Formats: sequence, C-alpha cells, structure tokens
Amino acid sequence: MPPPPAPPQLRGVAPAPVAAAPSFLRRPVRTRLRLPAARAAAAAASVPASQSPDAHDAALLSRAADVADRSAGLTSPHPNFGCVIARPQREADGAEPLVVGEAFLYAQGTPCAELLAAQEAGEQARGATAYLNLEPGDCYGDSTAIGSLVQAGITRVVVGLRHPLKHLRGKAIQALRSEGIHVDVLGEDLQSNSFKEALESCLTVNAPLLYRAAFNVPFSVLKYAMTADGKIAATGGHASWVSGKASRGRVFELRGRSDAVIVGGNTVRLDDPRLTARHVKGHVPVRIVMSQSLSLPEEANLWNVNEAYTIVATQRGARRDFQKKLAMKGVEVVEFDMLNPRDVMSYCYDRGYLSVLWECGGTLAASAISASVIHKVYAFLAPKIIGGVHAPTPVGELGMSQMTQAIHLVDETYEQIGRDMLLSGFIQPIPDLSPVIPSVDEIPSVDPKVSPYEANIISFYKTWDTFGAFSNFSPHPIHMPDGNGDYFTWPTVEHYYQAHKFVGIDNPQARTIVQEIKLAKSPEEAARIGRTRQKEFPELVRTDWEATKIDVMYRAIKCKFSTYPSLTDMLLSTAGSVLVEASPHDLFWGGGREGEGLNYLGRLLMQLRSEILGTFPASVEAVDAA
Ligand SMILES: NC(=O)C1=CN([C@@H]2O[C@H](COP(=O)(O)OP(=O)(O)OC[C@H]3O[C@@H](n4cnc5c(N)ncnc54)[C@H](OP(=O)(O)O)[C@@H]3O)[C@@H](O)[C@H]2O)C=CC1
Ligand SMILES: Nc1c(N[C@@H]2O[C@H](COP(=O)(O)O)[C@@H](O)[C@H]2O)[nH]c(=O)[nH]c1=O
Repeated sequence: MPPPPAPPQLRGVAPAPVAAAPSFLRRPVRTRLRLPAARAAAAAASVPASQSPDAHDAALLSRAADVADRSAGLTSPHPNFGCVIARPQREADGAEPLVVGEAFLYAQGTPCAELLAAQEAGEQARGATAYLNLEPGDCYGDSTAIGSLVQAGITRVVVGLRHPLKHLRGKAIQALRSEGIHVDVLGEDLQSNSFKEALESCLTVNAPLLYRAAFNVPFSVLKYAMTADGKIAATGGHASWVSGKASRGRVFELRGRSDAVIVGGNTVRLDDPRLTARHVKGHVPVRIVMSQSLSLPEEANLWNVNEAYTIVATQRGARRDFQKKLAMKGVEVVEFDMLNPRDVMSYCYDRGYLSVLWECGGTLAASAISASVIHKVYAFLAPKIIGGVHAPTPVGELGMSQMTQAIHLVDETYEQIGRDMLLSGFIQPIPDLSPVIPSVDEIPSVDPKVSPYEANIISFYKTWDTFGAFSNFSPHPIHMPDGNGDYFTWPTVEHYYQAHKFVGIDNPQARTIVQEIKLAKSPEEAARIGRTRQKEFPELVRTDWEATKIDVMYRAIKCKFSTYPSLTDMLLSTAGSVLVEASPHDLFWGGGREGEGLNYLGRLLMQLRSEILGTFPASVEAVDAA
C-alpha cells in the first residue's frame, strides 16, 4: 500500500507547534478559554502544572491534536486522528518524555494513525504511552488501531475525547482495557486544571464531527471580508478585492478544509466566483449555489465542473428550462419545497458532509444565522474605507433593535494576516458530548453471527458509519491481478475499480493512469483520478467498461469479504435486511437521495451475502427480483 506522507521525525515534547500545521484552527491570540461546564467543574481540582506528570500528559495530548490537524484539508474532511507515542527518558521525576513515534490518519481508507506511529516507534514503543486526541473509530469490522497498539507493546493509552458517534463511543476504550492496557480518558480519569488547553485542542480539531454528532447538521462557518467601515463591497456591488492576498490565501485553506462552499444567487451574478481551493494542494470542495429565482447567468465559472463539482439548490419548479441547461453542463440541480438554509444543511448532512463554508453576501448570511445553522464566523478586516450608505454589509437584517440583543461570539481569536486582521469566534460553542456518554451496554454493536434482523433497510455510506466497512473506501487492501496479470495489493476496492476502467488498454498513457491510480494516497484520490481521466480521455477507457464494470466490482468485493473474516461476519449479520449505499448523487452504485438510484453496490453485497449463505444463485438480477 502506498504510504501516506511520512511524519517528520520529531523528538521531545517541545512546546512549539508542529511544523507546517495548517492554520485554520490556530489560536494565535486567545482572549478567553472556554471549557464546557461539566468538564470545567471536573477540572476545578487544581494540580500544580509545571513538570508534573499531568503537565506532560497534557502537552503530549495537545501535540496529538496538532498532529491530527495536519490531515485536515489534504483530503475530504473527515474525523482527524493523531497518535503520539512517548516514553520516559529516565526514571527521574519531571524529565520530559521522549516522543518516539507520531502520525495522523491521512484519509479514510489509509492506514490509521496508531499503526503508523507504532511503526515509526518500532521497539521503542514497548512499555510506552500512546496519546490519542480521539478514541479510535473501529468502524471497519476489524481493530487495526487497537491491534497496532497492543502488538507494539504499548502499556498505557491517554485518550482526549471519546468518539462522539454513538456506535463507536467507548468501544475502543473498552477493547484496549480488555487487552490489559491502562487507559486514561480526559475528564474522567484525568481531571486536573492542566488539561484545559489539551481538552480544548481535542475538541477544536474535531469540531465538525462534534457538531455533526450533536445537531445532525454539518459544522458551518460564515466567512467574509470587510472594510474598516464594515462593507463587503462597494455600493455597486464590486468586491474584488476587500482583503489582501495573504487573507485570500487563508480562504483557500478554509475551502480545502470544507466539504462544500455556499454562495447565494446574487454573489454568482455579481462576482462570477470560482470558489476553488486553488493555490493549496489538496481537497477541492463542492460548490453550492442557493437561488430561489434561478435567474442565474447562462455562462459562469461555477458551471465549469471540470474545476470542481457544482450543485444548485433551488425552489421546486423554478425555471425548469434553465435547470436542464445546467444539467447539460454537468451541474446538479436539487429542488427544495421551500428553499432555506436549514433544509439545505439537512441535505448536506445526508450527503455525509462534515463542514460547510458560507461565502455568501449579507442577505443569505442573515438568513443562515437566523436559521441557527452557522456555528462559527471568520471576519477578515481590511484597513480600508469604502463608504456608501447602501454598500453591502456582511450580515443583513436579523430583526434586532437593541444592542443588548447582539449575538456574542465566544472563544474569539484575533490574528494579523498581512495588513488585515482576522477575527474568528464561535456563535454556538463546540458541543462536548461527554455528559451523555452511554454505558458500554447501551452501545449498539454489530452481531457477528447471522442475526434474525427483520426485513429492514441498512444504509451505509461514510466509512465511519455503523456499516461503513461495506463502503468501497474502507481500508481493506485486496490482493488481485493488475493489468499485466501480476498480483498486486490494491489499497482499497475503490483503487481496484477505478484502475480497471483503463486496464488492458494498449496505450502508454492508459498504463500511466493505472499506475497513478494504484499509487493514489487514498480511495478518494483514486476515485477523483479515475473519474477525471475517464472524462478527459474517454478513448482510453476500455470499450467493454459499461458491460463489465459490475463484474469488476463483484470480483473486488468478493475478494475483500473473503480476505477479512470480520467483514464476512458483519455481512452475514445483516441477513434479511436490504443493503443500500446511501450515496445521494451516485445513481448507479448508490440508492440516490429518495431511493431513485439503482443501488448496484448494495445489490452486489446482497448477492455476495446470498452466495456465502448458499441461498441464491449468484446474480444481481436474482437479488433484484427477490
Ligand atoms: N467581501 C466578501 O466577503 C463578500 C462579498 N460579497 C458581495 O456581496 C454582494 C452580494 O450580497 P447579497 O446580495 O447579500 O448576496 P447573497 O450571496 O447573500 O445572495 C442572496 C441571494 O441568495 C439567494 N437565496 C436563496 N435562498 C435564500 C434565503 N433563504 N435567504 C436569502 N437569500 C437566499 C437568493 O438568490 P436569487 O435571487 O437567485 O433567488 C438571494 O437573492 C456582492 O456585491 C458580492 O460581491 C459576497 C460574498 C462575500
Ligand atoms: N471579495 C472578497 C471575497 N469574496 C468571496 O470570494 C468569492 C470569489 O472567490 P474566487 O472566485 O474563488 O476568487 C466571492 O464570490 C465571494 O464569495 N473573499 C475574500 O476573502 N476577500 C475578498 O475581498
């Protein structure tokens, strides 16, 4: 499997931030430190911090959060996991532990942070302590994270946060303890004042996941650039540029850390934006336009879907002729009965998005704040004055008449960027889910036996979902032939599937593409390369692809499930249930948003399940008929 970028060799518990950490969540000037009430009370029993074991634990946990943060923006936003392995340097009290390994999860479908850190530590991991900002998500039916720590000889694990998703919460902690490893959880086993910063780092680095788990919406950030007199554009609507180059560079980073960027129709009409994360290498978010009228230009940068995918969210029935034109350009149009920010956020939640960046003007921003979907604000302030009574401002009408009604940002930070100032703050504090941690008995688990599930629907999509192991992005390498008939270990089913679009084509460019996909660092990247090359070079795609792709997929998933017994158990445990890949946009492999998709992946899994159980002849049609 191609390794993710090697973590730099860092030693010691230097307080300096990890080099090259993206800056989205940096806290340069912290004015207030907010600790969720329950935890603050727990932390009240103060312990002298300097050089105490708690201070070391806290520093290493913060470091794990910083390491975790390095993955953000490289791939599609996902929970950020970091692992730091450290051991005492000598027996003397107060000596700083030595960091012997550290790593982060690069993407879903790549080796977990614990495995990479343990590999880096090697023999030095024996008897050492592993610091994890987040409880590992054992969402694949196996337990690589736990197995790696156990095999490495780790004797103590310090966990910053229990996993916020119910089906994962407490599982890994319990598994580690049952392996005889001593586990300390922040706020439960470790409660001194020294952990305030560490806890906050752990909460912040996974804020999107926590909001998603708590409120069933993605984490939403409103970002705008305004002049010193509070305008986001000149009176006529001209806005390029309010903020300086360095600030706009920071915006590219913010985009790279988001699943989607949203603007309103008016911003499209006036700015013709691109909304890409150009200049930073990594993830490119989906662009979403909210427009009720659909009076949008025929030609616009956002309609160029070769740059990034675009979705237009509109009112049901709006300008159907124009909807068709957009669809012809590859733009997805989604109709809502009543277009509003909350429903659009529910839709984004269903699509599995963790975080959304709002880059709209004041009209839509006010609507989104009023609907309580905005969690955080990034306000870039440029040292300029433009004036204009009617020049647009960042937030339109909120219906407030007294200053006492103003929304107060919390956990605010200030940072100078070039000649601009960036003020950020939370509108809604990061939810700390620890008070509602269920006991382990309450945690639903996947029955490893064939279980008498009633006929119902089991959906899967993101790899961290309960049945996330069914996703082609799950990190289960498969050993199968490549184009030359040589056996190769494909990091995921997705890698194998995407590469096979070009396998067997007698053309050097096609062979290069196969190679490129083989080496893709994550399934997401493999998918992106496969799809874009297919669009760019249709002549390089095998002519029998449409007829053969189902077989290719079936071979791959069959290999995956037969290689990993835990996956077979999980598949059999769903007997009697209909499996649906809950992809709202892939109408061939997925089930679609309202069940309109063909759900071929779900069907193939059911076919495989039947084959293993020996109940059905192996064919998709047979499953379909059933
Ligand atoms: N400096 C900065 O950071 C930024 C500046 N700007 C500037 O702001 C100006 C545009 O601001 P503004 O007019 O407020 O633009 P918006 O981006 O807020 O767009 C408003 C439009 O959003 C659509 N919309 C859809 N649903 C809703 C809803 N529920 N509530 C409100 N609007 C909805 C409507 O589109 P429709 O009419 O199509 O139905 C509406 O006209 C431009 O001059 C632009 O340059 C914009 C973004 C950032
Ligand atoms: N004018 C303005 C911003 N405007 C936002 O950026 C969008 C343009 O993005 P792009 O086309 O990708 O460069 C624009 O439509 C609006 O949403 N942003 C800023 O950081 N600073 C600025 O001064």
